[in-house]
Amino acid sequence: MLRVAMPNKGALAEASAEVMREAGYRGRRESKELVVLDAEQGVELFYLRPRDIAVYVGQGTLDVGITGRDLLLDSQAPAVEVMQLGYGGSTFRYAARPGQATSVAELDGKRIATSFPGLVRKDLADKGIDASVVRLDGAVETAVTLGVADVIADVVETGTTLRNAGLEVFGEPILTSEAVLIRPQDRAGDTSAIDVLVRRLQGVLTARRYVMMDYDIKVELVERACALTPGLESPTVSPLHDKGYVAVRAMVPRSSTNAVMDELYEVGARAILVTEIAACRL
Ligand SMILES: Nc1ncnc2c1ncn2[C@@H]1O[C@H](COP(=O)(O)OP(=O)(O)OP(=O)(O)O)[C@@H](O)[C@H]1O
Ligand SMILES: O=P(O)(O)OC[C@H]1O[C@H](OP(=O)(O)OP(=O)(O)O)[C@H](O)[C@@H]1O
Ligand SMILES: [Mg+2]
Repeated sequence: MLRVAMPNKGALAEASAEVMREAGYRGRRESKELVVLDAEQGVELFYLRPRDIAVYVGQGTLDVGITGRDLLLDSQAPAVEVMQLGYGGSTFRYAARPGQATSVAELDGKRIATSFPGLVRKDLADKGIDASVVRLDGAVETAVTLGVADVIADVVETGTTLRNAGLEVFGEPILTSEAVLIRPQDRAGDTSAIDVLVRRLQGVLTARRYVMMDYDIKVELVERACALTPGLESPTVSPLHDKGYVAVRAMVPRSSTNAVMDELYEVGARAILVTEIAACRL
């Protein structure tokens, strides 16, 4: 039985439940459920605080887990990333009142409020800066207003919270984060169950990232058209009843769907159809 740690609440919870559901696993029916057994798929899902997930996985109590890269690094638990999951994106940054600090080098002697003391202490040590870290549970932006800190280090997604607190980022991002699948650093034994989970999750991400494109084109133009739709390995080219034409089928990145259709049309392709990929295994 593969034991999986899932975020029980917070910014990553819903998207993580969805990616696992799309990968064919059972989820919880209501948010108070702590453990869900999916015996058919051979997994047991444990719903835990995202901040604690790296601790459980690092100890090897659970086989894999979904958490944020920032939370994984902050925990300093002996766990490592297996794959990036493409959602829950954020940066981790220093911020202060405008004009109060323009570079990280100016942080010597300052008080820095954060919910990620592990990350911040490491960054300061790496840069040889001697500052004091004030650990808070959340809403750290307000610490500057209330005079508890001079600077904050926090998760920034849209920047709205910072703006509302009258703060501005400075310096380079400490980290770029997203949701990741993690496993214990020193993993021994059979990994086949993790490999299946990873392949399923990769299938979900690919199905989200790509669409299927079909079109008809004159035989003499097929090479030019295929250059626009190379697919993952190679496009499928099938004969049509009219010998002068072929049908082409290839996966195309979702983000370039319309641009590729425009270019194909210019080259001479017609009956260009786009369909969703419900699931795939590469
Ligand atoms: N807008 C966002 N706000 C907070 N965390 C975000 C955001 N976008 C992505 N994340 C990521 O979500 C994780 C934070 O998870 P967490 O459960 O702490 O969420 P939360 O919304 O801060 O919940 P809570 O504050 O109730 O504990 C981090 O990995 C962080 O990078
Ligand atoms: O850049 P934004 O889109 O505004 O998002 C970032 C904010 O969201 C998070 O706070 P959260 O809502 O989790 O509250 P918390 O500070 O209590 O954790 C994070 O700590 C920032 O404050
Ligand atoms: Mg939070």
